[in-house]
Amino acid sequence: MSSLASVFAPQGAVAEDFAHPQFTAREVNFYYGGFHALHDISIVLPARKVTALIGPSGCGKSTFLRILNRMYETVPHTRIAGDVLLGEQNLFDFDSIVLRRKVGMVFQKPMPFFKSIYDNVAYGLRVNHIVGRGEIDERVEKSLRRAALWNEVKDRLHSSALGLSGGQQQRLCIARALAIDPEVLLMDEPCSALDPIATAKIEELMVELKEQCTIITVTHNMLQAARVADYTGFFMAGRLMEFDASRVIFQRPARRETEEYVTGRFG
Ligand SMILES: Nc1ncnc2c1ncn2[C@@H]1O[C@H](COP(=O)(O)OP(=O)(O)OP(=O)(O)O)[C@@H](O)[C@H]1O
Repeated sequence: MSSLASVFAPQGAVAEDFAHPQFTAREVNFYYGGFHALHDISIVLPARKVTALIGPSGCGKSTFLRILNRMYETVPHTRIAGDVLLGEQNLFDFDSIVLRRKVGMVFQKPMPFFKSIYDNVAYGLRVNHIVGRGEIDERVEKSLRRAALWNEVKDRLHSSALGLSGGQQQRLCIARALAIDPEVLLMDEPCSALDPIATAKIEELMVELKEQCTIITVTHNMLQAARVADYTGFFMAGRLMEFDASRVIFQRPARRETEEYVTGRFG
């Protein structure tokens, strides 16, 4: 375990999960103009696991998620202080395009491009010149299979993505993100616009994807976090109150506030 990881790894951690962390944040503070949105966040996020970020509305979960691929840079008048490492490298040393290739993102509302199913997935490969023309077909198929969508769309790859159901569109957005082989997939409430069947498919997918990719997801759904996440961080009022193995957070959290939140007594 790295020295930082040994300081911040939670009590219920499996030591090897923190041997080569995906992200290490230390004393991160974040501001929207004069508003201090995140206070002294220190956390080590394990690689190739699912980590859920939970907490009441407005507590800073999405803000923290957007730090991890520096998406906040697209919002004017924001400021960050503190250290964040991606692997062993300073997050702020990356070129933002290179960083967002490594750290992909899926949003709450499925947002396919106004293009065919095929072109949605091929988009990132083409703009980043990642593979030659001949390989695009192969990568599109592989990504759609990884996103558990191939069988449903293989006969209509050149139809509009907007003709897919909400759940299929979300899996298409996941396939689009996976096409460029990210190390990490950030998911911001990826199921909140979906019905229970589509939600179950995305949950299954998260568990499968962690074999190859670190998943960090924001969710309001406690059952979902308990079902899919290996680790869970509980945020409240811009602070990380507790971070631990999900079984600890949901069965015997250290803090009263965490217990009250996960048992539905507030939030
Ligand atoms: N672009 C912005 N400009 C100013 N303040 C913002 C901006 N985005 C978020 N905030 C504020 O920062 C705080 C944290 O917001 P954030 O969206 O990170 O919370 P959240 O926990 O993800 O909430 P929710 O669960 O409702 O999505 C909130 O008080 C919010 O109003």
